[in-house]
Amino acid sequence: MTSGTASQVDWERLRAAALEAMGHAYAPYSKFPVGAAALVDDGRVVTGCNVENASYGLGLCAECGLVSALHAGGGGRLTAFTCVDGEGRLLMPCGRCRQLLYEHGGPELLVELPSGVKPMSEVLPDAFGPERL
Ligand SMILES: O=c1ccn([C@H]2C[C@H](O)[C@@H](CO)O2)c(=O)[nH]1
Ligand SMILES: [Zn+2]
Repeated sequence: MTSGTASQVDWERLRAAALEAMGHAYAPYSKFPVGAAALVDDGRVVTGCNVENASYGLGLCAECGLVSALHAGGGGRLTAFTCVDGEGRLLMPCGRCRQLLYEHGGPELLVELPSGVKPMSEVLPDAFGPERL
């Protein structure tokens, strides 16, 4: 399966996976648990949750775990992504995470934001990616 259109994605399933991952977050400092889920081009769903640290600046966003799960599970390209907060509300990935996601999904990765589904080319315009090296 290659990256399709937003309507071909089961966003509800993806949000449910993100919500489940959020339940595993370790966020005792911010008290802001986050869960992320993405569809891989082979049909897998990979997830991640934020993992904070007593050395606050070392906290890992949910997207970091998701990217690690992508590769630990065999790699592939991300085609659709969503993330939710502790109340199940859709969340904008932070700037660093947009860059992390761009590496593994490119400009066509579909990203679900509170404002709707957008391609990564709009979520991170004029991106610096591997094709620029
Ligand atoms: O895209 C994001 C934005 C924030 N967080 C986490 C980082 C921190 O643990 C908490 C509050 O910023 O939310 C994520 O996991 N992903
Ligand atoms: Zn982040």
